[in-house]
Amino acid sequence: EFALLNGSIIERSEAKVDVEDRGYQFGDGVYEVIRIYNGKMFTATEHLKRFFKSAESIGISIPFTNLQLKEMLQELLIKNNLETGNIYMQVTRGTAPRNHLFPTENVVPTLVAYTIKGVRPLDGLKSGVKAILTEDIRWLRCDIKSLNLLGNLLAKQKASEQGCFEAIQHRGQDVTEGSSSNIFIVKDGTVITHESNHLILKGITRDVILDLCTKNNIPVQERSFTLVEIESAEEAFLSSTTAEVMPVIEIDGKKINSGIPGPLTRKLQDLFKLEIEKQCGV
Ligand SMILES: Cc1ncc(COP(=O)(O)O)c(CN[C@@H]2CONC2=O)c1O
Repeated sequence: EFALLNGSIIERSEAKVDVEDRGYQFGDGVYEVIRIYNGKMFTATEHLKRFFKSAESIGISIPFTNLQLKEMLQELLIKNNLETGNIYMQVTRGTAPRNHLFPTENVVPTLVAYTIKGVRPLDGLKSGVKAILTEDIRWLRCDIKSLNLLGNLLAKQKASEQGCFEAIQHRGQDVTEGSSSNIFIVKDGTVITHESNHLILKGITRDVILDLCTKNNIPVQERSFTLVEIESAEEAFLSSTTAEVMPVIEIDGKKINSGIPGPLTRKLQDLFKLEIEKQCGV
């Protein structure tokens, strides 16, 4: 097993960072999770573009070009012979004596990437998953895919302790997104999801789904929706790189569509699978 550390592909067991790395001490960095199907990166371009955008948002300049990074990830995939799973990639502001202030002398950002084997979540995709509702206690730059995931972790842990897959977060009456997913509902045959702003991550999977809706004449609205709307939704589903189009069949113990994934969710699952086949040939 190999890992990418600062431009070199080395033994995974040798890939270490210093105790004063700012990612380790402050969560001062950004990350991406890229899905691999049939040994190929799915939506690699979109993930890499967002990775550079997130880094730029917090003033980290990644010491590689987009193309160099893509080629290094490609090499890592081949060396690890990964068929199905994920690449995890992150960049931090680097290692420097602990200080809230950015390092002054030329401290090089720390870039890490490694691969994780993982099959598609077929059971969840078929039967759907349960979710809880929880107040969104995160900061107000959720559009930056930062390493500051404590709010996300606490929400996900709370869901898990209640036997649920995801925590659907809300600010007051307005639903925002899952702890590691975007959330969609279907109402009067229209697919609705929170508009892309500072309160949610602009998910790559979310974007693929919106594009599929448009291309297939499925009515779609990007707007915030309320707790009342999600509880009375005809259908609900999550989206993320790892969860794909994941039906939600129960929220806070209340069944959605009598606990059966709805027809529009099924249609979008089929369309999403075709997109995977188109890009990764499987
Ligand atoms: C807070 C949050 N919202 C939405 C998403 C969905 O975005 P993508 O469609 O681009 O994946 C993620 C994905 N988080 C990554 C994806 O898988 N695991 C993660 O931590 C996320 O962490």
